[in-house]
Amino acid sequence: MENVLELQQVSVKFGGLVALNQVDLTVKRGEILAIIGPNGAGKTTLFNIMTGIYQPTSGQVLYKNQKINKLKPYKRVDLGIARTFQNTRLLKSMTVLENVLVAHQEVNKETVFASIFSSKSMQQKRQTIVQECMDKLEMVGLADKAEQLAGSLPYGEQRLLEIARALATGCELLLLDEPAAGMNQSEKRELIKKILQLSKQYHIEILLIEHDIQMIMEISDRIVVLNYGQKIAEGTPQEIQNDPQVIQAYLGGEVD
Ligand SMILES: Nc1ncnc2c1ncn2[C@@H]1O[C@H](COP(=O)(O)OP(=O)(O)OP(=O)(O)O)[C@@H](O)[C@H]1O
Repeated sequence: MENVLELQQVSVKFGGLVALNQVDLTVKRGEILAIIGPNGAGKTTLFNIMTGIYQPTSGQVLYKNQKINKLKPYKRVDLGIARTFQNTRLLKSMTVLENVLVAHQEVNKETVFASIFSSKSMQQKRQTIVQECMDKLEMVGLADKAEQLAGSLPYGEQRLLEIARALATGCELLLLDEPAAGMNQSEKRELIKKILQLSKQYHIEILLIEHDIQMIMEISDRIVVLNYGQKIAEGTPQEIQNDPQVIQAYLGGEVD
């Protein structure tokens, strides 16, 4: 299977602390890959390396076989890598649709957001952009809430809106940082459905950090386990579930 994103021997040091130690990792075409590991294992650092917030101390980051080590975060967004964060970053007093509009790849390229919407010659473009944003809302199941204020949505839907905003950047690889954090069981069910749909129906590669082991086992094609900055296991949910080292160190009795 084709590699979409590849980390080769990536190490990250913060002073004397080794946050990532020679990590090899690939995200393959069409898969949902989960990163798990205890607090401080290096999961967020891994996302920050992929999105360009940090640069590796050593090693390579490749996207579609192109070295992207030195690319700024916004350039990586242009290439098709987008992320959501652990905490929602919505504009809560704007509507659901407006939240997606400001994240849209074309709108973002305009220096003055408002200019798109005031110029008559841009009406056609505006319509296309609005339609594309509505499509993203449709993908996460929020199209019928487009005119509501983002802040009025229940928490689970706010997180889905974050995903729609990431999709509006035109991403092909979506990094989800603890997407289920703070969700109740029915919100989690809905999230699982949407993530599977994004992957299988819309063909978006998904990489996620998540502490909810049950959810990870249910949706992941593969799982990578980190501990103290090192990759200690990698495989299908079945393989990870049966890996004695992982069971003992990370999953404990949580997975039957
Ligand atoms: N900017 C930074 N400066 C110094 N140390 C950092 C920085 N970012 C992360 N670290 C350290 O690197 C290690 C890995 O942190 P990271 O946030 O990547 O772990 P994590 O697996 O995402 O943890 P959590 O599950 O708690 O979010 C930790 O020891 C952390 O304190």
